[in-house]
Amino acid sequence: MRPYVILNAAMTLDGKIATKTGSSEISGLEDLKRVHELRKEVDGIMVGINTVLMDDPRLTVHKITSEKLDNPIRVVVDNKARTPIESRILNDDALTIIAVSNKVETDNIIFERSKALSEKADVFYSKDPSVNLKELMKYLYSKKIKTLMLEGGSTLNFSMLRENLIDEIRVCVAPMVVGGKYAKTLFDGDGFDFMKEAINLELKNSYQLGKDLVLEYKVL
Ligand SMILES: NC(=O)c1ccc[n+]([C@@H]2O[C@H](COP(=O)([O-])OP(=O)(O)OC[C@H]3O[C@@H](n4cnc5c(N)ncnc54)[C@H](O)[C@@H]3O)[C@@H](O)[C@H]2O)c1
Ligand SMILES: Nc1nc(=O)c(N)c(NC[C@H](O)[C@H](O)[C@H](O)COP(=O)(O)O)[nH]1
Repeated sequence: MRPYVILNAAMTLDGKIATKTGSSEISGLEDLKRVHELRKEVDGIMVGINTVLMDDPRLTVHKITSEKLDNPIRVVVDNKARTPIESRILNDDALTIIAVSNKVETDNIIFERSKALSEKADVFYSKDPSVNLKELMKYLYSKKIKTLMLEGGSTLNFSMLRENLIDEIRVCVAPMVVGGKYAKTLFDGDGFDFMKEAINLELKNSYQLGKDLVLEYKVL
């Protein structure tokens, strides 16, 4: 058993979720409120380590009225235990799970960092050199995470998609264009070679929210 996974992101019309420098304020105020309503509904919220390093996110419900109890469990996919100990994701507002890879077994620095993180978070040790996402999903389900919001970035989004672990995609398309071949897109990673390998989606809903357009897809 695994959580029901909803990928939520904001992108520019040209599919970028950040510029080449990592700047990523894309959603309008109305969309941010929608995101926080969703954070309030789900049991868990997951990001990749680069998102933590770039944005220092809290991943809590803070743009709408809420209580501490509304905060989902935060999950970071972090092979080498690089989550900074002072990062906001480790604050007392919610529980945090850091998923590290089996590199902790062979690298003393990574081992020491994971030990330090275990004082502030629940550390999940994967059996593989890059966190095994299927295994992690099973673990999260065992921690009572029945619904999980995936909040990026591009690399983790693609890995989750490739492993068939995403059930829904909700994307805010902002009326902006930034370009740049080094700017992160909604899904990066290695990508597929042929169109016939594409993951197919079904558009379930679409609406305008302030300046933005929200598209909601079911993954087929
Ligand atoms: N606009 C948005 O909605 C939005 C949302 C989130 C992040 N972002 C932006 O995305 C950028 C970060 O994206 P990114 O692609 O560099 O990093 P990411 O956040 O996807 O983190 C990727 C890292 O996670 C680790 N990882 C461990 N196991 C993995 C696995 N099995 N599969 C994949 N990754 C694994 C690896 O170290 C990998 O490099 C930031 O600039 C951030 O601002 C934008
Ligand atoms: N929906 C959405 N619109 C955006 O314009 C944007 N940049 C993100 N980015 C998601 C990412 O996970 C961010 O790091 C957190 O949104 C940081 O903010 P918090 O302190 O967690 O609220 N998400």
